[in-house]
Amino acid sequence: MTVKDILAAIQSPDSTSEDFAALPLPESYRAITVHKDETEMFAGLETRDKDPRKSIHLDEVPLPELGPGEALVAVMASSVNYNSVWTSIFEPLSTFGFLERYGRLSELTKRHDLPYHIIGSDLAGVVLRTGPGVNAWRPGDEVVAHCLSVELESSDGHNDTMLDPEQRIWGFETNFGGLAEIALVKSNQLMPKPDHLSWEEAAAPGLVNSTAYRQLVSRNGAGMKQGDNVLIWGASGGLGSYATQFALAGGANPICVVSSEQKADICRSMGAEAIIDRSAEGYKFWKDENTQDPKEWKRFGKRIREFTGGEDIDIVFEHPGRETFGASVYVTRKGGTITTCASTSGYMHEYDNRYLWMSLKRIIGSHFANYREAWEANRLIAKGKIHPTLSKVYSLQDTGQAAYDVHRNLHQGKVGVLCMAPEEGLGVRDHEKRAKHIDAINRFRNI
Ligand SMILES: C/C=C/C(=O)SCCNC(=O)CCNC(=O)[C@H](O)C(C)(C)COP(=O)(O)OP(=O)(O)OC[C@H]1O[C@@H](n2cnc3c(N)ncnc32)[C@H](O)[C@@H]1OP(=O)(O)O
Ligand SMILES: NC(=O)C1=CN([C@@H]2O[C@H](COP(=O)(O)OP(=O)(O)OC[C@H]3O[C@@H](n4cnc5c(N)ncnc54)[C@H](OP(=O)(O)O)[C@@H]3O)[C@@H](O)[C@H]2O)C=CC1
Repeated sequence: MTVKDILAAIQSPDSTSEDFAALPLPESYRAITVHKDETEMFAGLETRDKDPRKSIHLDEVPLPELGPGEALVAVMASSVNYNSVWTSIFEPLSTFGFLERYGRLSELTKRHDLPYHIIGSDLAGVVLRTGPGVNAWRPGDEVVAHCLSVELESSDGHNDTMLDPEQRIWGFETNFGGLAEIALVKSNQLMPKPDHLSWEEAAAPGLVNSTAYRQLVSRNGAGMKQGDNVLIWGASGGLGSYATQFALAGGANPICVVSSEQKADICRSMGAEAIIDRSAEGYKFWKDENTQDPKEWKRFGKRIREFTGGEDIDIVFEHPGRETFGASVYVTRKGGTITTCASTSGYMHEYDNRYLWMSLKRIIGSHFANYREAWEANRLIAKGKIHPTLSKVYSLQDTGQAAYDVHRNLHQGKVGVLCMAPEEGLGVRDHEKRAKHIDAINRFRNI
């Protein structure tokens, strides 16, 4: 049995769940990996010069054993997330440390501690097998998977699954990720595939959409409400393209920051009106490596007030980190919120704390999304309220180039990867719903 036979079953309209259950599984499959013996390959280089094309490999790997509560999924498509960029440049840590730590947890988790790491935290595909104890999903089900892996043995995570002490991001802190022909997930990561989308469209939103949902909309994050002025950094990027949609759909007022006129146009086409091109306007929040320039924070704040009729920001959607954080804290209104989920430009932030405490502002740390938030975020995609922001699609063997593009900020929105899917555009089941949203679905394509 080969991956080709699985693909034939997926492509046949007559295949039943029983047919999928009866398909023998292949012994091996193709997967995107990084190698443990290469973790030092970029030693001494600047972050920007570390090239994912050199560290990312396409390997034939053995099929992992299926455990209780788990599912093996035939992956039709996946997407590139920035966490795969971090893995591929071995920053801020090598992810092999995460796999070793997970491997120490139990006999079963030992499977994850391997000399190669199969990466990727999104997928759209078809369930092939489920392990003991899985009743909600069956072979043949068309699914997407969110990337929250938790053990749920501690009460710490029982109200909010992100607080589980054994919380991990699948395909980053666990092995057997989505940039592969077959992936291993916990069955409670599975969600129904939005039926009006192709495989690659369905695989694109997962991680960033769920993260933006918690960070901006959920009460665990900023709890955005109608009329809020929301400053969105990287508003046409992975996270930002969903934050912008959430702000617009929720009746808030997004102030979108981007770095080119082309990206400004994308934000305009989503419906945003307040757009700041940080390149054209030349903000320099840092005079040198160690000194910020509060005059530039003020210039930025004045520009925001021009758009808002003099109002300041209720919520900052932060992720660039060191470069922007001082400005983000400054431009937030009294009692406002800075919600952060990342530090792309550096994790040692500096800001003037007087502007935080004297104006009673709050900084909220946010990370991915709990089970329920991920489900709600996917539901919004399925209902056509929020749309994928897929721009370009690569083949599995070109994943290194795709990750390079994201690392160098050469991409728009989300970058997709075809895994088993032989071409783009397959997997659409509800053509009528698709037709209703086709312009929004294609908004980021080929720009
Ligand atoms: C969904 C997508 C998301 C993204 O894209 S996010 C962006 C990508 N992700 C990242 O860049 C994050 C990568 N992760 C990290 O950088 C590290 O992961 C952390 C800095 C978050 C954590 O560092 P670590 O060294 O893994 O963990 P420690 O918690 O510092 O544990 C080390 C030892 O320190 C002990 N410890 C922890 N807290 C305390 C404390 N408060 N007082 C005393 N000790 C403490 C622990 O127990 C443990 O000990 P013991 O080594 O013996 O097990
Ligand atoms: N904790 C979590 O759960 C998650 C964390 N992340 C992290 O968030 C970060 C962003 O991810 P994602 O949105 O997918 O990445 P993208 O690269 O797709 O988008 C980020 C955008 O941020 C802008 N940006 C980058 N650097 C700077 C800077 N120095 N100053 C101002 N703007 C900047 C760029 O937009 P422009 O050039 O147009 O301004 C860029 O397009 C990554 O570090 C990622 O690891 C992502 C998802 C989940």
